[in-house]
This record gives sequence, C-alpha cells and structure tokens, in this order.
Amino acid sequence: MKLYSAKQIYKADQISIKKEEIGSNELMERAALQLFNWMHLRMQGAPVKIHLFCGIGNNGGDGIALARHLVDHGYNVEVYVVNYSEKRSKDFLINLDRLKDRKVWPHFMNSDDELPQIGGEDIIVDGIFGIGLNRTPDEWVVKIIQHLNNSKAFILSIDIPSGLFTDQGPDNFQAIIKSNYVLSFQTPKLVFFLPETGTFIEQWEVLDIGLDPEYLRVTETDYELIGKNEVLTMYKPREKYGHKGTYGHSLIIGGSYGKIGSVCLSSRAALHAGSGLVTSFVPKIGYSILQTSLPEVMVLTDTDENELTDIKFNLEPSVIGVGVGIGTSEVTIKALSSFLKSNKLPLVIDADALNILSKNKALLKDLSEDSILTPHPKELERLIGNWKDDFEKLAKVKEFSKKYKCIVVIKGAHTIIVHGEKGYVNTTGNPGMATAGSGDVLTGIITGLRAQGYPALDAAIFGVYLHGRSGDIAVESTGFQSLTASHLIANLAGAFIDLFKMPEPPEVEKENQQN
Ligand SMILES: NC(=O)C1=CN([C@@H]2O[C@H](COP(=O)(O)OP(=O)(O)OC[C@H]3O[C@@H](n4cnc5c(N)ncnc54)[C@H](OP(=O)(O)O)[C@@H]3O)[C@@H](O)[C@H]2O)[C@@H](O)CC1
Ligand SMILES: [K+]
Repeated sequence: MKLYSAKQIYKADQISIKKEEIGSNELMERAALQLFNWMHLRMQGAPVKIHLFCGIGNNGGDGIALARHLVDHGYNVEVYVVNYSEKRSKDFLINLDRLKDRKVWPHFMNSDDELPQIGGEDIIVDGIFGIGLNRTPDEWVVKIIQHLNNSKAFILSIDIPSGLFTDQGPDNFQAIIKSNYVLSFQTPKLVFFLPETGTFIEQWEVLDIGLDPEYLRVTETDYELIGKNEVLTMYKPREKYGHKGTYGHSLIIGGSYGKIGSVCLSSRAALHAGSGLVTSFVPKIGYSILQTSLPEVMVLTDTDENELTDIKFNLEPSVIGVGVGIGTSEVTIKALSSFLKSNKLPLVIDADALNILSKNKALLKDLSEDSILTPHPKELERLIGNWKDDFEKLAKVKEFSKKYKCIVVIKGAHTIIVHGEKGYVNTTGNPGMATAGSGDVLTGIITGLRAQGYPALDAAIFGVYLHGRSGDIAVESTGFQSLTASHLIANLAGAFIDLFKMPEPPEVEKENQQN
C-alpha cells in the first residue's frame, strides 16, 4: 500500500474534484459520511456524550459536517470550534451554516476561554488540525490538546492526530493529540509508523473517500506499507523438478567463544526459510556444537579455536550472511577486512560486522553491490551518526544506501527497508520479538531467501515480513514475555502457510426458522 505525502493527497483531491466535476464540499461530505457510518455502526445510537473539537480548516469542516449527521441521528453532541485563525476555509463555513440550520451552536474557543469538562466515559472527536498543519500550534491550543489528552475519554481523530505533521518530525511533543483511533482518509500517513510519532496512534484505519484511482495508481510514493498483498507478488513457488541445488547455498559466517548460539540460530533460520544447502563457518569451538544441534548444516572452521582470524573457504555459496556473534577483536577486524576486500558474492551483514564497518568506514566501499545491512538503532547510529528526528534519520539512511549501493534494514517496531530513495515499512511483528537472538534469526531468513534467488530488495522485504509474521503466530501461544528467537524459527512454516490462507469468511447468522 502506498503512503502518500500531504502534497500528493492535496493533488489527488484537486484532480478528483476536476474529473468528477464535483465541489470540494462534496468530497468533505463523503468524508463526513464515512466518519459517521463508522461511528454509527459501532455506537448504534448509544446516548454517550460526543465532544467534537474542530479547527477552522477542512479538518475542522469534516468534524462540523460529522456533527450534523450525528445530530440528525439523535446523538448527544457538543461542538467546539478551536478558533486559532481568522482564515476559515470555505467548506468549513458551508458546514457551519448547515449545522446552525439545525439550531446547533458550537462553543467558539479562544485563547482565554475556560476548558470544558469531559467525562471519562465520553467520546472526543479530534478535528482540530489535519494534514494542513504547517507550524507549531499556539500555546493556548497546546493547552486544549493537553486537556483532551489528560481526559479519560476515548479520542477518535479525523485523518491524523491533531498536532502531528504529515511529512516532518514534531517540534513540540506536548502539542500532539494522543489518539485511540485514527480514521485516515485514503491512505495511512508515514508518521503513524515511525518510532517517535507512532506512539500517538493506538489504532488506525483507512476510509476510502474515492480519490481519483488513476492518479493514485500512477503516482510514485517515497514509502510503501508492506503487508501480505505486497509480499505475495514476490513469492517464488517451488518447482516440481527443483532439487536442493536449485534453492541455493547459504554460508553463515559468525561466532566466537560463548556466542556460537547466534550462528546456530542464523543457520537454522536460513534452512527453514528454504535455502537448499547451508554451511556455517565458525571458530573451531563451534564445530561440535553446530554438528550436534543442526545435522542438516555443514560446518567449516577457522584455524583459531575461539574467534575468527582467517575467513577462507573453498566453496561457492550463493550468498553469505556475516557478522553474528563475531565480536570486534583486532584479529577478527583484520579477517573481516580481507574477506570483504576479496569477496564478490552477495552479502547480508549484521551485528558486530556492522560495528566493525562503523569503526572502519573505508571498508564500506568493499561491500559487494546490493549488500543487505540489518542494523538495530544503536548499530545504525554508529554507522550514520545521530539524528535529530526520524525524518532526518531516514534521509541519512537514503544517502548512505545510495552512496554504498546497499540496502539498509532499519530494525524497529515497524522495520523500514531503505533502498536508494525508497522506503518499505513493515507491518508484521510485535514487542515480544525484542529478545535475544531475534536479529540472528532475521539475518538467517534473509540469507536463506537470497540463496533461493530472491533479488536483494525482495529478500530483505519478504524476510522482514516473514520474521514478523512468525512472531505474530508465535506470540499467540507464548505471550510476549516468553517468546524466544527459537520460536521465531519454529513458526516460520506457519508464516509461509499463512501467505495463502484465505481470510475467514464473515460469520453468517443462522436464520431463525420461526420468524
Ligand atoms: N485532501 C482530501 O482529499 C480531503 C481532505 N479533507 C480534510 O482536509 C484536511 C486538510 O484541511 P486543510 O488543508 O484545510 O488543513 P487543516 O489541517 O484543517 O488546517 C487548517 C489550516 O490551519 C492553518 N494552520 C496550520 N498550522 C497552524 C498552526 N499551528 N496554528 C494555526 N493555524 C495553522 C493552515 O493555514 P495557513 O494559516 O497556513 O494559511 C491550514 O490550512 C484533511 O486533513 C482532511 O481532514 C476532507 O475534507 C476530504 C477531502
Ligand atoms: K485531526
């Protein structure tokens, strides 16, 4: 699913109005009707108090139009206009008049007005600012936002939580509505998925207001949301006459004394992701451990007992996953450096290999093209330096990706895969996956997919998706706390099978024969 920028949404809005020959207020009416239907379906006329806080732009206009529909259906509403500017939008004014025709008089809130009482069981509709926010709200508006956040009421935001910029980081976190539910028009916004701003959104849903499908289809976006539909187009079915050679050979290079487990996890994950063959390259200390725990995996060893000192092998793997558990000792840095200098094969690079690259940036130019780097936030900071907000981070990663012709997997609650100018935002996974070895499993999965001939970008996107999906399946039986990295491997099969599961049909009520 494409994540459109505010500029693109405004453009879609203009094109739709022109093509359909409708007034902009008709588009607002569609939006308001969608909002109303969503609420009405859930509330079924319940006499709960609904406080609608509306700005003076089109987000506020949506709120005012929604208020009219709620009034028409007998709901208990109170409307407030947060009067932060003289420049009321045309469609806001049209809808204000329509509301007044119903003898509903909003409270116009100005800088020195008292804040209204809001009960814990009430509902707040947040229509103060939409995607038109372009500067920090005034202090008195921030106070209203804080007041709403401090209430116990359920907050339903129209389009985007008020105070969140659509395409840039926040400058005042106090000025943002903490939303329980966001009904977002046509597209979710990128900020819903970034670590700094995602916390302002508990749940979201898209309402289709019928913006021009042609424009939406042909328009390229900087970011895409990755779900099942997106990865299904990447999936490579197995061929009847395929053999293990068809599905590639993964080489996992890693480990040091006390950290052989990471190699076990990566190697096992590569196997379960479908790699035809898997070989592990470890210090001697890892030999028996791997041979005992993973009979399917072949093992090569370094000349050193405890750490990697000389990475040499005489086989031609399809892909190499390197870095888990290697540590950062001088000899290992040397071994990795000379390996990278001579290597031409596709790479997946993780953990201490990333830390070594950070300290020896000259090595980055030795990476084979389309190498996949999988840093967690700390490793990323070491690689690209710190950032002032998520948008600066993304911009820096894009530069890095272009400079070194690599793919960067920014691990997080919503892992983002960056390739050049484009970012892919993953939707699977859960907090239970923040556990030891989870990253080693991801490295193994991506390596295993790359071995099977998935292009680098597909392997990274699909791998991240599958890893998260396994976590989501696992957590149903483990709970968050007890989920371990091994569960992620054990449930990988389920994640593959789930790709082809049809959605559950809606439950049809049995007809009552007597009526
Ligand atoms: N696109 C679509 O398809 C559809 C969109 N719809 C809805 O429209 C919403 C966007 O509406 P919008 O453009 O009127 O902007 P909105 O967010 O209401 O802000 C209002 C104005 O406030 C101003 N302003 C900004 N920051 C400020 C600040 N800190 N303090 C004070 N003032 C500030 C700024 O004007 P400025 O003063 O800069 O000229 C801005 O224009 C969108 O989210 C959706 O809900 C639907 O109706 C259906 C179709
Ligand atoms: K809003």
